[in-house]
Amino acid sequence: MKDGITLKNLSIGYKTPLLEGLSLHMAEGEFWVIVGPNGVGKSTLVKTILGIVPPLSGRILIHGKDCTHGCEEKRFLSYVPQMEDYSHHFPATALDVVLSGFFPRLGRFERITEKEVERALYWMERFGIADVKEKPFNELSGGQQRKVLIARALVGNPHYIFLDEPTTGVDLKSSKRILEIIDTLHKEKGFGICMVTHELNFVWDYIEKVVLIGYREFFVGRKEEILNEELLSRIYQVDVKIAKTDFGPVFLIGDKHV
Ligand SMILES: Nc1ncnc2c1ncn2[C@@H]1O[C@H](COP(=O)(O)OP(=O)(O)OP(=O)(O)O)[C@@H](O)[C@H]1O
Repeated sequence: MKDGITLKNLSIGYKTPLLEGLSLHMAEGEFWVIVGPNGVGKSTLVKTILGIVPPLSGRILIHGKDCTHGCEEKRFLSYVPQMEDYSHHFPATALDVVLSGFFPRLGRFERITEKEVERALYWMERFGIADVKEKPFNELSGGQQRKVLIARALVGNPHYIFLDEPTTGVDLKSSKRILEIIDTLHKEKGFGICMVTHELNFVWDYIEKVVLIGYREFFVGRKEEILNEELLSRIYQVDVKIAKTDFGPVFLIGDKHV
């Protein structure tokens, strides 16, 4: 097993910092979530690790290699962006979009092979979207589009997959299905997952580690240590209660501001 992703004293933001001094280690095969209120820098953190946004300072190591300013190892990372970051006017079919997941690994004059098409179709089958493979991406429902983008992120056999709010706007059953598939694949293939989400009630069963981000502060650790009433109330500035139920803990938001 390789050496995971390490952030050392990382500062992120755009000219002015959103977060400073973040250090953590994502071992390969772990399931992480990044949670916190709107606008604190969750997506920016993911984009910084992926090399889309440059860090303000600090270091990013992937498999032990310094990737702060880009490196070959980045090809092992794949990304499912927020839907708003994705062009809805994309003229390609669902299958074309999934196949585009191979592009980062293709050499300059290499083309997609039959084997890769088979592989893309395999993933589409697993997500239950093979029947819409010839449909234009922008004519698919929101839930189908998300499944296409997740399949696209998986075809290149990543070691880590970063997902930015993959279940936002998706109905309850489809959200559960998406998370179940991601979790099954995570266990089968052993790749690491890092997901930005607001949906703690949904993800609790699957996740192991958490980055909880507030305005210029953060907490990192195992879910049981971080997702407690005190820290959540402090970060969200509202009274958070955790009810124990047969389905596991349920996170409730009160109307009292702390
Ligand atoms: N390209 C950019 N240039 C400058 N500022 C940006 C850029 N992208 C995001 N920001 C700002 O950085 C801050 C953090 O944005 P980010 O999208 O990381 O937050 P977030 O925690 O993911 O929020 P949400 O939960 O609403 O998705 C926001 O104030 C946002 O306006």
